[in-house]
Amino acid sequence: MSLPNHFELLATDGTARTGRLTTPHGVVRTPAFMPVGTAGAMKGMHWREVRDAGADIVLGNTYHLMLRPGAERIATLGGLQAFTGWNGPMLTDSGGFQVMSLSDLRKVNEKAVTFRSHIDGAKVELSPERSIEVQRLLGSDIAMQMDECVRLPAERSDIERAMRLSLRWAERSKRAFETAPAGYMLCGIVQGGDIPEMRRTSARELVDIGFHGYAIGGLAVGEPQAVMLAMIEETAPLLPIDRPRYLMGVGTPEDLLEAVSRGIDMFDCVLPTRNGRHGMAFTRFGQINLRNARHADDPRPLDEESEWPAAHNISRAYLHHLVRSGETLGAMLLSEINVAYYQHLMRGMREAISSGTFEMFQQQTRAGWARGDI
Ligand SMILES: CNc1nc2cc3nc[nH]c(=O)c3cc2[nH]1
Repeated sequence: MSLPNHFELLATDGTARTGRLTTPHGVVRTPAFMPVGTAGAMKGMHWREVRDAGADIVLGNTYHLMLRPGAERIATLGGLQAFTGWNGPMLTDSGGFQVMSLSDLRKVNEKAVTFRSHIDGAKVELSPERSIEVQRLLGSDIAMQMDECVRLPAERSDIERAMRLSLRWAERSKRAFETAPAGYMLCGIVQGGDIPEMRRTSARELVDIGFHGYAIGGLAVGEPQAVMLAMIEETAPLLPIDRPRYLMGVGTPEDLLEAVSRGIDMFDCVLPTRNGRHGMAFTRFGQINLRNARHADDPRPLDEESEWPAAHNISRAYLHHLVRSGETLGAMLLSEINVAYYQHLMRGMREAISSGTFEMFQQQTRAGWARGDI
């Protein structure tokens, strides 16, 4: 049974697309990058800065929020937007991926994933039904089906097992989601590892089940970029052209440019904030490591032409000093600079696709990265 479509495709340029996704908490301009607010906060940033940087939507992690402060508590406090103060759209993942990467003593069977909380060791069972219930309690605008993501490289048998389990969990997630109010969305997740025929099977059966949008999962899990891009090329054409496509956990600015050119609309990644906390800046000239001694006496800002204040009115010398001194302000400034760079890159792509100049935009952007920092 097909679900209502809240996505409007505005323009295409080759296989790149730009559109608008309407959610209960606002409109998301695509291609869109979702900064990751793991436990209901954007590490090192105020929501005001996230919004000013241009982000329409942020991601929250079901795994973290259900363990602390708890889904029922957030629901009682009015849901994620009221609880956190971020008043825009939020996407939550199902929790399954974090269970596999963060908890121990975890077990996967047909019914659910069971694990011990990394916070207090409590035993927790996360089924597709409970994952959907948690995401509904959080009030997220876009929920994800419960799936099983296999890290690569992996045995064919393991990839197939996880892909077929994820399809059965897709059915159960959709049934559990049926009571959600109009406007709230559920995405299916394509699995299939690095095996084209598994990707095709997963995509086709997922579309038969029918979702508001489709995520491509099981990537950015250790495979080379070429394999990731090949799997996108295998999968994206099998997804409905008029519904959003979300590549989970991706990625670097280079990944974003390549994936948008292959038809991806939405992304999430911890890199802008995580690398910012480690002294790395994303710029038009590529990544700059502010720990490097070469910045100690450099009075120049990171990028005179950036519209983001901290990128054009703070010296590299000062950023270097803050990073070397372990000052919290260093992590804060680089986090906002990086989130703003990612958002400006997405805006540039949206504008280029709308004006039919995406190919030139790609070339100019790559040339800036290749030029490097001088
Ligand atoms: C950082 N890389 C990455 N983050 C991911 C999150 C995911 N969630 C659910 N399902 C996935 O397949 C999945 C894959 C992912 N890869």
